[in-house]
Amino acid sequence: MSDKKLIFVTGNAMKLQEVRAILGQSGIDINSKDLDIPELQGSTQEIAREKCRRAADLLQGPCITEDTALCYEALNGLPGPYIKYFLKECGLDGLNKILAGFENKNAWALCTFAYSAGPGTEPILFEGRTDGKIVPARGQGKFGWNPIFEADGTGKTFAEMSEDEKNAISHRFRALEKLKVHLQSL
Ligand SMILES: O=c1nc[nH]c2c1ncn2[C@H]1C[C@H](O)[C@@H](COP(=O)(O)OP(=O)(O)OP(=O)(O)O)O1
Ligand SMILES: [Mg+2]
Repeated sequence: MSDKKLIFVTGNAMKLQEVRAILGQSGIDINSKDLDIPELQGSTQEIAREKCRRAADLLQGPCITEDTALCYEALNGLPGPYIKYFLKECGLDGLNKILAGFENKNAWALCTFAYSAGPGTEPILFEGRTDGKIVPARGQGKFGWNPIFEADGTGKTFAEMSEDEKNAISHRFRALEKLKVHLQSL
């Protein structure tokens, strides 16, 4: 595995940057490819599996894909995998206002990596979760919903953290810890 680059199918440059930073010295080298893969509606796991299957079919080879969900406790886990479109249409302010009628501002960030060994194989999922709450935007708004997610026990939003601080506790870091073990066993 070490001399072969694995393809991470994503259109998101920030995801790629964090994945490379977290994998750091592990010897796992990632190349990326931006393919337009339809993302179905359903559970985070169904969406993740189907996206990876389609990416492997298009690439005709092994690959990883990643889906990020932002789940509100008061909404039983929604917007969840649909957060990209909620963020685009409602903005950070709207993502706060959605919770105006609820006292419960708890939320969790969920990262799901899917690994496919190639077309015709069933993707394997690796999930990581970070708990926190939804707050009015604070910090540098360079990446998605970072400014409105305050991670439990830190007093900081992801946007107020350095890259290293976020990458030590993030949903993505926790999912990659599991993916890493799997890749190193191949
Ligand atoms: O750690 C994060 N901190 C803040 N925001 C984040 C994070 N990770 C993803 N995000 C945003 C990007 C997108 O608005 C949505 C996930 O949507 P999602 O479909 O998984 O990402 P995407 O379409 O940008 O990239 P891809 O080509 O890999 O599907 O949440
Ligand atoms: Mg996407």
